[in-house]
Amino acid sequence: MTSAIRLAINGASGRMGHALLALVRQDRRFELVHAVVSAGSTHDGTPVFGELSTSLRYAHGWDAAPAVDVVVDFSGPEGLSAALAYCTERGVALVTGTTGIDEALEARIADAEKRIPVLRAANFSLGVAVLARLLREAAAALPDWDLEIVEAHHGRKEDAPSGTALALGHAAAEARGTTLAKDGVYVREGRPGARRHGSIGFAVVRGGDVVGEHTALLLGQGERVELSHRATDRSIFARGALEAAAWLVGRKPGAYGIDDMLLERRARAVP
Ligand SMILES: NC(=O)C1=CN([C@@H]2O[C@H](COP(=O)(O)OP(=O)(O)OC[C@H]3O[C@@H](n4cnc5c(N)ncnc54)[C@H](OP(=O)(O)O)[C@@H]3O)[C@@H](O)[C@H]2O)C=CC1
Ligand SMILES: O=C(O)C1=N[C@H](C(=O)O)C[C@H](O)C1
Repeated sequence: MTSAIRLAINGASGRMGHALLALVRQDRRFELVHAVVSAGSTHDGTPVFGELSTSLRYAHGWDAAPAVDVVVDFSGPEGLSAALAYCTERGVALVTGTTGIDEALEARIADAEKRIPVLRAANFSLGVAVLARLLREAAAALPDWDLEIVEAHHGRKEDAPSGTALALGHAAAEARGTTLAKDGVYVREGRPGARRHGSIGFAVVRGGDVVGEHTALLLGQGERVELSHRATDRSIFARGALEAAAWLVGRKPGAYGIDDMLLERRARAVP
């Protein structure tokens, strides 16, 4: 029997952290060896699975981390920054779902990808991976239709538009031979004037306990196409991230996405 994959979860006490812990507990492929929270977290030093279970405790940072094969990160830009430093220094694979990343951190991730395998996805659900492909096709097939992306999330989400909305926007822009830097519109207020042809608009809803909803609207004259995904349970993201972690361990350094894993699996399944 091969030994279990030594896993660290970065952001282990959060909404995604809890979804991951619930799955990891029952998944024999993994041994959870480190569970990271922020410095000053109320969880720091407390038992991850309760007093009666294993002795693993939440820890702030990476100084006390034992040997790790892969880090799964859902923490936030600051947490990701620290995990990136740890993974690069130790040659550890990194799976990250953190969104709201600025240009400086993007550059550091790109640099790290030369040294370690990094798998990133703004959304780890299978449904959104398929939605992105459908949107690419629709955006290219209906090049003159107006395109708007609407997303809704719980009220505690810190970044906007969501990473998924931006990823969908990038996919659609690429399919139309343009970029979001050129055609993305993020704010409409006062009298913005008539819609600029070819622009890709974003609208954001925040409130309650919405897990994550994304709709791409392709608006024509007298008709429209709506492509929607609604997540109702965070375990879909957690499951996708753990599949990615198992897939990523042992790969050569580089930038990987969820499609790399899905397409490889599909190719293997086809005789
Ligand atoms: N790609 C995807 O499929 C998905 C991505 N996300 C993204 O994942 C991220 C986290 O989301 P969510 O779980 O809702 O957020 P939460 O706020 O619920 O959790 C954040 C977690 O990160 C920890 N944390 C905060 N700062 C640091 C730090 N500097 N170092 C280490 N740990 C830290 C927090 O610890 P504590 O509070 O105890 O200090 C907490 O455990 C967001 O960027 C979100 O957009 C979310 C869902 C799906
Ligand atoms: O913060 C969240 O909750 C989510 N964030 C991701 C995003 O920004 O797209 C994915 C998912 O929609 C949930």
